[in-house]
Amino acid sequence: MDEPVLLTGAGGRVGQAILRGIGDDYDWRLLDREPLPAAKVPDGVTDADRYVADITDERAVREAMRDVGAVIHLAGDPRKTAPWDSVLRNNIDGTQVVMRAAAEAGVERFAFASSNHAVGGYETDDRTPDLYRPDDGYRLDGTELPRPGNLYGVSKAAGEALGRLYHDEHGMSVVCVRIGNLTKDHPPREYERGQAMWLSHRDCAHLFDRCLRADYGYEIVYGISDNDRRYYSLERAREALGYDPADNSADYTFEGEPKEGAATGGGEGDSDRTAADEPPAEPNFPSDPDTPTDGA
Ligand SMILES: NC(=O)C1=CN([C@@H]2O[C@H](COP(=O)(O)OP(=O)(O)OC[C@H]3O[C@@H](n4cnc5c(N)ncnc54)[C@H](O)[C@@H]3O)[C@@H](O)[C@H]2O)C=CC1
Ligand SMILES: O=C1O[C@H](COP(=O)(O)O)[C@@H](O)[C@H](O)[C@H]1O
Repeated sequence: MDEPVLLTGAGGRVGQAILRGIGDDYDWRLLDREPLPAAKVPDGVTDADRYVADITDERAVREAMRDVGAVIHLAGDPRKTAPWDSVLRNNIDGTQVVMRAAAEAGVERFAFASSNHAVGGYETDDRTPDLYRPDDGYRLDGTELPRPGNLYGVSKAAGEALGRLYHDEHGMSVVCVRIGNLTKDHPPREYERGQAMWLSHRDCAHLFDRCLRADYGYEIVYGISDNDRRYYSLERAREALGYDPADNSADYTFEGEPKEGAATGGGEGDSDRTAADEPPAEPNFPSDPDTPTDGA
């Protein structure tokens, strides 16, 4: 990709996992409503390529989109308990602004950070907790209808539908990545659901790298590592994107320690920039009381 890649929400957990893994491989344009400290910015990204802006600001987004070849759109409210006014503004309105600007600017590839919560409603009482265990064969593969379990999930389903619209109307390649649970160094500790949908940092960076390089039309894929425990299929991510995950939560104990002899190492990317997997020191949204703080 010769043109710049616009990364929205660059200062957050997912954005930093991507930049730590593939920060040296692209000509980045970084957008976040919070200023990014130098430690969060790859070498070579100039001030001119850093935008402090809200994604609902159409003018700023259009300006950041100039000459961009691809977009990774992460900015939004990530809380599963987020109230409607926040997801409406940050996740639905904001995503529409970013996608429309991308389509109108002729951007070729657009990767949208969707979520496991777009389909959380499939985790019914009769399926759980068996669903989270390695011997259970139930799989969601991205062809199922959205089935959100909360308003945050509704906002992600809306983003997926917006992606469909801008693909169909403008021919923009759109991939919606239903991200599982990103944690650094080890899977979520003592959390079956989290271990079933673990996404390691290096798999996260590799997956979004594939989103920037592969040829696709409109796709919904699951963004998880190659976990033995899983109820999301990796087939579409493998086939459509060439995703080839390296990590597996089964290589760690339930408490999150690497098992002896297992080839673990999914925590870090290539760069030695300061780790920043935790939510920002001064969170942009009030913390989510239901979200385990461990390792997130
Ligand atoms: N971390 C995870 O395990 C998962 C994350 N996701 C999605 O991935 C995306 C990124 O999530 P995280 O990095 O975990 O969240 P985060 O809260 O760590 O990062 C989000 C970033 O977006 C920025 N931002 C938020 N609203 C904005 C707005 N209106 N305009 C401009 N910037 C804004 C924030 O300042 C922050 O730097 C979100 O869309 C989230 O829903 C989906 C599933 C799992
Ligand atoms: O979409 C998201 O999902 C992950 C995993 O969900 P959880 O309900 O198992 O915590 C969550 O950690 C992340 O904050 C959220 O954006």
